[in-house]
Formats: sequence, C-alpha cells, structure tokens
Amino acid sequence: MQIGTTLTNYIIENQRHVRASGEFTGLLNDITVACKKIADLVNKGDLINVLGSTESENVQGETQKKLDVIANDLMIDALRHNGHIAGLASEEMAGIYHLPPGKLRGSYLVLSDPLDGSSNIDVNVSVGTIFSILRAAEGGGEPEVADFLRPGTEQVAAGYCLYGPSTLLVLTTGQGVSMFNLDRAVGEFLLTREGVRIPPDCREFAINASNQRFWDAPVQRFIGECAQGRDGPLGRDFNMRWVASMVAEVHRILIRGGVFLYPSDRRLAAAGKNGKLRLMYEANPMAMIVEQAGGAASTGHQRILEVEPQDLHQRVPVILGSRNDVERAVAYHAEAPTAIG
Ligand SMILES: O=P(O)(O)OC[C@H]1O[C@](O)(COP(=O)(O)O)[C@@H](O)[C@@H]1O
Ligand SMILES: [Mg+2]
Ligand SMILES: [Mg+2]
Repeated sequence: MQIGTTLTNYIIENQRHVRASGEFTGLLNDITVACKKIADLVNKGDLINVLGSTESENVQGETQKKLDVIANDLMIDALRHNGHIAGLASEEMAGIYHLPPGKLRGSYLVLSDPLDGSSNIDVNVSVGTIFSILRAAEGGGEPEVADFLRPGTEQVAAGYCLYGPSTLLVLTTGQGVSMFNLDRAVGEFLLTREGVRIPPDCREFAINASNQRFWDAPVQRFIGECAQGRDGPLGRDFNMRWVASMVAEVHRILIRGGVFLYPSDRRLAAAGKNGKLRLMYEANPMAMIVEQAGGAASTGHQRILEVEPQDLHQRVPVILGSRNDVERAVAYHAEAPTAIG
C-alpha cells in the first residue's frame, strides 16, 4: 500500500478481500476520532487543567487520573452513536457499557485501556490508548460480560495510539502490523510503515527493576543473564529501558526489538494479583500486535493469546517481544518451577 495513504483508505482496501460491510472501517474511524480528541487533550495538558488526579478509584483500586476518566468518556461518546458496537468494556469501568435503549447495535465488541501509562501523564512522558476488537454474538442481543471473555486468538483487530513526540496509531487486523502518523495539518492518520517485523534477537530488556527482590527464580535468572552481558552465558551486552508506559515499551520493541517483562511477583501475589497488567485490554491486544510482527508473547507458562479469560479485569504476567529472547524466558520457567501463581 502507498505510504501516506489515509487510515480509512487503507482499511477499505484491506477489507476488500474479505468483502467487509464497511462497518469495520466505520468502527475504526470512531476509535480514531476518540484518539485524536485524547491526543489533543494530552498535548494541551495544564493549559486546559486536565492533569492531576480525581478523588475516585477504578475497579482496580487505583486512583483515577482526570485523563483516565475523560479518555474513557471520549471513547464511549465516539463509539455509542454510529451503530458499530454492541458493547464496550474498559479499564475505567467495573462492568460493561450498555448502549442506551433505541441506539443502533453493531457487530463488534470493544475493550480498551483509554489511557495507558497513567503514572506518566503529569510528567509529560508518552502515554497511549490500547484497544481490542471482538465480534459480538450473533443475533444482536444485549451483550453480557461472558460475551467479552474470549481468548485473544479471537480478536479481529487490535491496536494502540501512542501520544508521544508524534501521535501514532499502530494497528493489526490479522494481516501484519501497520503504523500511521497523525498529520495534524489535515487531521488524518497517514500510513508510514507496513509489514513491521520485530528482530528475533534483541539487546534491550525492559522491566521495573525496583521489584527485583520479589521476582521468582526464572525471572531472576533471565534478567541476571541479560545484566551480565558479554561476561555472562549470553555473550552479548544488553541495555535497559523502563518508561512505565506499556504502549511506549511495545512501540520501541516494534521499531528496534527488545523484551518487555511485567512478571507476577511475591508482592503482587501477596495482594492476590497474578501480575499487574490486565489480560483483556492490555496483554491480549499487545500480544496480537507483537505476534503479527513476528515476536512472541507469553505469561511464562502459556501463550497469552490462548489464556481463557475468567474476568474482565483479570491480570496476567507478561513477557513479550523478540521471539528468541521470549522463548529463552519461557524455557527458564519450564526448567525452574515458580513459587508464584
Ligand atoms: O508503575 P510500574 O510498576 O512501573 O508499572 C508501569 C506499568 O503500569 C501501567 O502504567 C499500567 O497501565 P495503566 O496506566 O493503564 O493503569 C503500564 O502502562 C506500565 O507498563
Ligand atoms: Mg494500561
Ligand atoms: Mg489505563
């Protein structure tokens, strides 16, 4: 496809071979409208007083940032009018969003992390929006939570919008990974990269090292060997990065390779959490993107996309990125039984 093609034309062309109805293109347009509005607010920040926290907590028990709530509202508003969705779920809502009576119901379900990297909002570090798209149950009835609890392999599309020095939309519909830059002058996402591939071997790992004392043996070994660099069994040096925005970490890995880990650990397990990141609107969409770019995504014990969901907001350990390094981490989990999860 020609670089510079608009997202809309790109999707229309891509959907031509599956004789899509145009509803999917419409849905993606709705999502990008929300992302453009969020990008504008993130960019203006203190100018329009959208930084800082609210008094309220989300279902995860986390204090919501103002932009967490605003981004969620913008996503709802962009999706509820055009008859492309049957329902919506998100990090910022305990249950699913039901369309008001009389609203046209569509064929898709959307799960989203309206603002990923919330701890970075107030310090002007890259944040993003993550989304996962599933087909709604046939028959057009009112969706229930169970309709959303499908393994990541059933996603029809996944993507994220990264609000960084430039605003980027990264998307897969199951035919590889494409990237689009927002050209603010024309208000359009324009194609900049297609068929993105992650190098199978990497020299960069990303993990929150402040949790090291809580990690289990396989993660200690994996990170230990990376840190030993050329003096260790791997015989090559690694650099380390930690942005604390999953979207930014995954984007870096798509561009130059790397491995990102947010494992479960004793601290999280003690709090009854199997990791920090959420399966349905963080791990699953990112795993689909990473796999479509030739990488791998695992819990340490299982391919993330094959995890059978039990809950809208369940957490999973995440190890993703350059295929050979992820497989090495998985092998260490197989060799050394973990004390956690
Ligand atoms: O603060 P920590 O422990 O480094 O965790 C950072 C991780 O938490 C997250 O911010 C969680 O996502 P939200 O900001 O959407 O809640 C990830 O983006 C990031 O990878
Ligand atoms: Mg998040
Ligand atoms: Mg979030």
